[in-house]
Amino acid sequence: SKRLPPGPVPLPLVGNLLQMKFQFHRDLLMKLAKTHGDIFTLWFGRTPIIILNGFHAVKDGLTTHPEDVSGRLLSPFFKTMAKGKGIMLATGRNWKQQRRFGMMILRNLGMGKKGLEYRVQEEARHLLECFASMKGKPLDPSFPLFHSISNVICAVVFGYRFPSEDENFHKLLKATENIFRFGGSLGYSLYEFFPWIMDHLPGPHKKAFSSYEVLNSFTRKEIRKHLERGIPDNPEDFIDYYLAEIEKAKDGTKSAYDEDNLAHSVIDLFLGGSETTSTTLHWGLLYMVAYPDIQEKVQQELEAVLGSSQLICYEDRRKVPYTNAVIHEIQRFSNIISVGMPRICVRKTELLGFPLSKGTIVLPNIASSLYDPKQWNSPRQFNPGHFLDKDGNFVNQEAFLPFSAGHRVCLGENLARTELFIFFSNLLRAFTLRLAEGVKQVNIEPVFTSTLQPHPYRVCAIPR
Ligand code: HEM
Repeated sequence: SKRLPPGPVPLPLVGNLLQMKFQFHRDLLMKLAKTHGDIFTLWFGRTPIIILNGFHAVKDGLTTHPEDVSGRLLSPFFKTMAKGKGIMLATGRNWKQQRRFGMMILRNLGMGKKGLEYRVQEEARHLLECFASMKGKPLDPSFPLFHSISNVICAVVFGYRFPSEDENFHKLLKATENIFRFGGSLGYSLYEFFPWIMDHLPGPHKKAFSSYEVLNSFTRKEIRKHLERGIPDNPEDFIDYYLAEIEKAKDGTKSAYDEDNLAHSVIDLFLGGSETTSTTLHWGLLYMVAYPDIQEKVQQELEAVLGSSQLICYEDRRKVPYTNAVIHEIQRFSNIISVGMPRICVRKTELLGFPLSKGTIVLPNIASSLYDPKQWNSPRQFNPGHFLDKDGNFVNQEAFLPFSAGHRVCLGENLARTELFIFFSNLLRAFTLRLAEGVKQVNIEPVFTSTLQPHPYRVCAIPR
């Protein structure tokens, strides 16, 4: 342990858990970095966790030897859920194969008329109808957003979208919400620390596991239905493509593709692709209410460049630099992932000058890159200027890492960016968002769950 990066002094048995209040909070990690440096060690009981803080440490730590830090921590909670199968919670050869194959399928599904962009445009149209049906009366946008974004991923993986009143769909969304809520809670840390005790006790961990089971059994039923109807010559969704690959391997050759990996990959895409993007949009609408002058500038740009009826495509972002900058700033400022997902060193390696042994846990504090005072002029303010040059052109920023970096960078980044642009531009072009009558203040502080959520709020979407 003397060769590990420095850090606060751990207590016997519990390590730094009491100082951390059993949680890895982005601001506390940033504070500790001021004393201990941008790479430091915290002890989770007797297990060291290497924290990367600030843009340079996060970027270099994840990309200098990207293969070495590409493992996923198979903690007791993750192990019970996915058993190392699928994409998000797999490591080593299985992860590589599932990830590569998953990306190939998404690329194939992106092509052609019924491609991903078309699905997103379709869902944006349904969302506009839902907002319009409120006729300017106050609405809580969280469910319609969650519904629409989840439907994009349902169309991708299952091949169809759900009507808003569908009972199964509600069950899937509730289950997803339960898993995300549990992820950021004290109950989650207790489970990771004392799994053998918690397994015998009732509590929120049981609800999280049964929620995962809801997703699992629904997915298995969908796989059965696909098998019963047969695999079409031109696969139409993720399950079709995957089953075709399983079928190919029936000639006796050993294959990396089986039904367990398929089911967990589908759940990963559903979990990874629903709550994240919809929460970002949920923040986006709140910021537009909080900063009406920014909202107005976006609307003026959209109207001047895209008109009032043109179908909005992802490519259009290049023509509307201010809107594009606002969407990037929504992602930066809302910082929904907060502290990223832990990685594991799959072999002996060196991280920013420190030797680390195989199995060491590395935690990149993504928030610290998005809020790094050395990278952003006003990191704790909502300022689209962070992504604009003096002539109003859009500029990319290196420290903008909401999707993380390295070999395990978010697999759905392209889809998420497409969704954010198409949904946000459509909504702002069609409606002006205002606070409900009598509401004077907007709370932009986050609620800490697995992702950072806005406090519940209601807006009036006034047709333009
Ligand atoms: C605004 C939206 C999103 C954000 C901010 C986001 C962010 C992230 C982050 C930070 C990771 C962890 C990367 C790491 O280990 O360092 C991740 C992983 C992942 N995301 Fe996303 N994501 C978003 C949307 C999506 C979408 C739409 C999908 C599905 C199509 C998706 C699927 C995944 C998957 C499968 C992984 C696991 C990758 C792996 O372990 O190899 N995400 N995402």
